[in-house]
Amino acid sequence: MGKIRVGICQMRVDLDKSSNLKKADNMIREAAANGSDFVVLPEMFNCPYENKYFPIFAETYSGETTRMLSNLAKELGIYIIGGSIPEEDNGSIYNTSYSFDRGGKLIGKHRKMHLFDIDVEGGIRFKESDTLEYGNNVTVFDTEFCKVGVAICYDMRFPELMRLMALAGAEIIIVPAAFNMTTGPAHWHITVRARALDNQVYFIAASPSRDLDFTYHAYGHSCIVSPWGEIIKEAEEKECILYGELDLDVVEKVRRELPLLKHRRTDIYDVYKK
Ligand SMILES: O=C(O)CCC(=O)C(=O)O
Repeated sequence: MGKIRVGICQMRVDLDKSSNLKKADNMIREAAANGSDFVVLPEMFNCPYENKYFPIFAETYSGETTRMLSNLAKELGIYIIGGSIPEEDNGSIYNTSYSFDRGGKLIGKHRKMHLFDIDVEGGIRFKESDTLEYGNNVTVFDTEFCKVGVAICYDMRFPELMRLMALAGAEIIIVPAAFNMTTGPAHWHITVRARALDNQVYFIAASPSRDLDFTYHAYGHSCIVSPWGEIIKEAEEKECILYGELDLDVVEKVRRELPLLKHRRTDIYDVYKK
């Protein structure tokens, strides 16, 4: 199995949807021109990460943004893991990630399952559930390389969800995310490394770049972590495309040498299941 080339677009998101789409279009084209098989966008790449904007920027499927992603995937012959956008469905709004194959076909749709409702003293307060609804499905889909799992930002803090994706066969987990300047420095690296290591997968985390003019200051530091738990590529906080190569033989090697998934004591765990 050959290498999989990945391009993560750590883009700056601003207040104007059409300029966000233009920016995404340019960066996707550049990542494709540089040979990426998978191009990955960050969480809420067409909309500022603030509750008040989610209903205003929301689209029903298929809308302007998803049509653009599907068309680009087909035109450029690449997989696009389309970060996330606010999705409107039946009067509810979801934080949703759409993925497209090389023919522009929708192959994955993940609605964020764990909403970011937190209040850290002296740090950050955010309540996504003021505007967003919970998604209820684990998202793993087939590609020509392997199965890929997709979740969104706060979802990555829940080892149960990541484990379900690994058990469903995911060898790569991709998480569009936007940690902040309170939780990013404290928890970003340890979380991405732990989830890669727990599940012996390549773990790809894609953030927007940091913009101190907004109320929400994204941490940046998009990265690719190996199944051994090593960060093999990492961006700083500025806008950029981060490139990396994944080798599925490494997933097989790590799982063979250190068979964590096989050594699980499900006979005992099941006794404690509620
Ligand atoms: O978990 C965190 O610290 C950040 C989560 C977040 O920003 C999000 O889910 O959008």
